[in-house]
Amino acid sequence: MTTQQIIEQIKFKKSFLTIGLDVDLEKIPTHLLQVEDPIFEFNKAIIDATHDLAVAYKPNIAFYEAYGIKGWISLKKTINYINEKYPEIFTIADAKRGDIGNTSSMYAKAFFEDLQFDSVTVAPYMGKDSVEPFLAFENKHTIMLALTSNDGAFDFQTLLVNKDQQEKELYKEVLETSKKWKNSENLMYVVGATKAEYFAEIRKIIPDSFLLVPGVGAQGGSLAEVCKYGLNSNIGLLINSSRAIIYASNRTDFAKKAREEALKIKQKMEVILQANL
Ligand SMILES: O=C(O)c1cc(=O)[nH]c(=O)n1[C@@H]1O[C@H](COP(=O)(O)O)[C@@H](O)[C@H]1O
Repeated sequence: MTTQQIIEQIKFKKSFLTIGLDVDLEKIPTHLLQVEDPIFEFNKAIIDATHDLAVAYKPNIAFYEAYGIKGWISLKKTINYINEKYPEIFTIADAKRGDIGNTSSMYAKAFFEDLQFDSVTVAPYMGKDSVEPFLAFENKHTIMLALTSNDGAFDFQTLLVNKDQQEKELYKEVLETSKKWKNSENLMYVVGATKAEYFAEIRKIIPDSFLLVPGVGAQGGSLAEVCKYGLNSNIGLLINSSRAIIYASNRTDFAKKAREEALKIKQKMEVILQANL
């Protein structure tokens, strides 16, 4: 999927909501545990109930890997379902991969070619040769961790580093350096909604890039605060919420309640878009 197609979908739906499919068998309605593939049935119901309100779905791979082969089958069925029934939707494999070059190439094949995701999250710690294999795929997007939503973000990401006699935070160095990599137009970045006060600085370095922003909902980040400095002329934001939407109810009405939660965020986005476009 091209970036332009993502932008068009955002404008058409008046939404830049990403729904995180972080499926935990201990949290889904118990009546689903009797069906053959509870994870897929849960996802299918959530997707059918929310696809007009969201522009992207983000299965977090950990929640599938945790269930072994069965989990991978549920993941594959979920991505196939989205790609076949709702091909306009942007898909994010939240896998946070990255390794030496030949291994990263295999990760990229797994998520882009086998599973057919539009994008994958990667960690920048191993540097250029660990990320460029992902960037080589045309019309696929590599979403690199920049400033994450968790408290541990302050352990390394905000440390001052000295480069060319200039001090700057490590996450800024990550942003600046990655812009010079081959096919860097295929990069997007993760910035946590809990770090809203950093968005203005981040936009100075990467004014045009799309940002995946997790951390609203269960982690307490503010949509309005993020949008104040994070929006660009192409919107440039994909705001993710997982638990607050998919676990709005653990009864038979779970999909309806998930829709209600997604609608609340989507309506706020609509107002923000009206004021900014
Ligand atoms: O890459 C991510 O998506 C991510 C980065 C980050 O900094 N913080 C973060 O919460 N995430 C993911 O975003 C989702 C957030 O879920 P909720 O807190 O339930 O909305 C989880 O799948 C996290 O793994």
